[in-house]
Amino acid sequence: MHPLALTMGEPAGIGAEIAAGAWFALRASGPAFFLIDDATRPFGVPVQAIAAPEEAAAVFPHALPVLHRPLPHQPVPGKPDPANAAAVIASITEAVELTKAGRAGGVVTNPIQKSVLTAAGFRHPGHTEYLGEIAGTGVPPVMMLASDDLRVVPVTVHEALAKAIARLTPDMIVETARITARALREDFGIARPRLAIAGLNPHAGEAGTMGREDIEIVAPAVAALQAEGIAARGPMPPDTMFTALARPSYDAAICLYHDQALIPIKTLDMAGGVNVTLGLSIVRTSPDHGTALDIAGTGKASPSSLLAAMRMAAVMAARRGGTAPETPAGWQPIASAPRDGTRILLTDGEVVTGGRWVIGTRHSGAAEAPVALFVADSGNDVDWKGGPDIVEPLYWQPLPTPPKRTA
Ligand SMILES: NC(=O)C1=CN([C@@H]2O[C@H](COP(=O)(O)OP(=O)(O)OC[C@H]3O[C@@H](n4cnc5c(N)ncnc54)[C@H](O)[C@@H]3O)[C@@H](O)[C@H]2O)C=CC1
Ligand SMILES: NCC(=O)COP(=O)(O)O
Repeated sequence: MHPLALTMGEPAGIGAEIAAGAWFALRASGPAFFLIDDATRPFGVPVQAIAAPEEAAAVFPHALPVLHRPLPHQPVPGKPDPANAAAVIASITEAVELTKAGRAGGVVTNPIQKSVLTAAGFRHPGHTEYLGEIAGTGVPPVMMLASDDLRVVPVTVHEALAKAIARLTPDMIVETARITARALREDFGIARPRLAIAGLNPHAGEAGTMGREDIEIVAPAVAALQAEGIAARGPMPPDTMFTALARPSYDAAICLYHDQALIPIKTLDMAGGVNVTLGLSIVRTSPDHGTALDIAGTGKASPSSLLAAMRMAAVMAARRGGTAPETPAGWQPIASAPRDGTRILLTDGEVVTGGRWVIGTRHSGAAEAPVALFVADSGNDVDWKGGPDIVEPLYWQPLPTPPKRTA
């Protein structure tokens, strides 16, 4: 796979620091990436300016490869400068063009200060909408936030809440869910994705006594999805659908507005969450956090979400390119797994440790493929509503032995 292209993001934010941290963590094992930024900035790690993405792979083990794009003004941490806005946008455009041309494996974006770009004339509320325009596939771009035990997809994204609710329709929910189901199959390797569709009102409307939208907008969307053969259920009461008990029963939650989706995932896992755009012709991921102007330049920024974004982009790009990623150290290919007592690494790089996973065989015509089935601790199969959950695991290792008590 070609190295991934990382955009500069807001130059006054934490982008440069987390890029340096991600390079340091990945320099030996990859995935390799190059940053599109001003190579003269202070990064705090060895940097090498490159003239073309093709130079990045050789440089990566020794230095952070930076495709040098000079900024008009040297950034001051915490103080965005509108004069740099055009360079920020250009780095996104260039990363996409390089990926479309097959010169980069995918796009990973550093966070942008949306208000600064808007003030400078950028007419898109965020990356998602811009990427839909320059790398779309004829369907609307869909935002997914994914972490180890939750994936969320907002149907409406960057708009005022009152406006978002006023324009919500069953078709919008159906289209978003359809794109999500397809991406879960093709990019995440989940053969039969289960979608939980959130309700809008308290208690999903309490049979219409707390609002009619759940009956008139959400329920018809769920029925339409089911009629298409998509394993969707809802409207789910939003206050309980993100509990630890509920989360294993679906592969993605389709949420009706931005914060209904992002509050649970950022609360659960701000450090490991990844923002991924579905429905594009290219792979695009991003950390789940923003520019963090309040800590820029202090050395406090954690690169962990960017690391997760890099790893997810690499796995998605490998899957789209028809190549499986290399077997990670300490794991074994799934074909040799015993039938029980294993820890599974799923195709999207997610390690499953909750509950127990057993290896089974999926029969499809004459073909057989190893699959992992989730079994609750009670030993009973989880209620899958339509058959056992099937995911495509790649690697396994024995479950860790609990430490012995010494006293
Ligand atoms: N993909 C993107 O380009 C995104 C851009 N943004 C933009 O970022 C700007 C700031 O947004 P906020 O709502 O303030 O969210 P934020 O994520 O930038 O900051 C929220 C809090 O989390 C902390 N934080 C964020 N990332 C961190 C990290 N890696 N390590 C340690 N602490 C971290 C910050 O210091 C701050 O206290 C806005 O303009 C927003 O639109 C926000 C989310 C995504
Ligand atoms: N809150 C998520 C977010 O703002 C990400 O937006 P985008 O720039 O990835 O479209």
